[in-house]
Amino acid sequence: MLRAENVTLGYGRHPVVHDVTLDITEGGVGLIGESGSGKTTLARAFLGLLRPISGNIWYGDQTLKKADMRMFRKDVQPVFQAEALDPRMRVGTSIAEALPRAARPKVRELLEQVGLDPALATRRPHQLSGGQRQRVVIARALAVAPRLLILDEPTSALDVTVQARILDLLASLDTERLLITHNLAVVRRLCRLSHVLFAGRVVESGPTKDLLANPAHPYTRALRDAVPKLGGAPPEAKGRTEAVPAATGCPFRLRCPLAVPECEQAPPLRDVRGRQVACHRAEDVLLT
Ligand SMILES: Nc1ncnc2c1ncn2[C@@H]1O[C@H](COP(=O)(O)OP(=O)(O)OP(=O)(O)O)[C@@H](O)[C@H]1O
Repeated sequence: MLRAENVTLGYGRHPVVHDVTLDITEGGVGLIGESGSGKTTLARAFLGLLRPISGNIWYGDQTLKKADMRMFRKDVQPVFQAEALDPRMRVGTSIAEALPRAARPKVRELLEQVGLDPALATRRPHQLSGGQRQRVVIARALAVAPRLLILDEPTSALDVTVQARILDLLASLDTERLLITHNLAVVRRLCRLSHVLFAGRVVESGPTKDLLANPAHPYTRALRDAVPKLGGAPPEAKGRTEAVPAATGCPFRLRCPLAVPECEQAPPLRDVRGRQVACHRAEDVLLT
């Protein structure tokens, strides 16, 4: 439905996402990476809010530049952070605003669809819990019956039990999703495929379960190992976590515990056992 093809993105003339190609396919697609890796920038391009410096975003068989944007806005909806709800507006009105006039009675139905009591429609956002607010945001996005939701950290402001219920809700919708997060548990639940971004480049892509069970890129492995285990010791710092991305060669090499002189040459994305990896040492990473 949406495809980024050799997309380079930036602000002004400064590129922050480099030559990314990826498809949004069925079963959920995750974009994983640390803060500043370019996830939101890529999501903004998929929403038509940021034009590529080079490359194209394809919507079906048209580039976004040429597409019918009214149709596009009906098909593709963002799920933003709950804090962005207008604090002065009753939540029912917020949802109704997203609906055509004749469809306004659907507000009740939408609230029910996201597991909220329709009586909450008369409340203002501050009179709801964080989880309820996030459900309102999802109801608003669903108002136009989109085919794809683009979700940027949809649960990061919520505590773990509320998070789990929102994930159940998202998993139950038959809408496709592109999900941006640094929470690996969230992509594991909601995305069949994932792409790991480091310094604006895709360093590993593949089925989420394989990628997390057995990473082929040292950065994916570092992300996975950085998840604290309940009741366990704090994660051990591997490599030099403070190092900035290398400007030449593999961008991860200054942090990488497996770096070798060959890493001064940029590794291309290549197929390694069912996934795409940009690492000269992917086979060794899989073995260790
Ligand atoms: N409006 C902007 N103007 C200039 N630079 C920006 C702007 N927005 C983001 N950037 C820069 O682009 C890079 C990628 O940012 P982006 O927000 O896409 O990262 P992210 O992976 O979504 O991070 P986070 O998880 O913290 O939201 C960062 O270096 C950031 O400083």
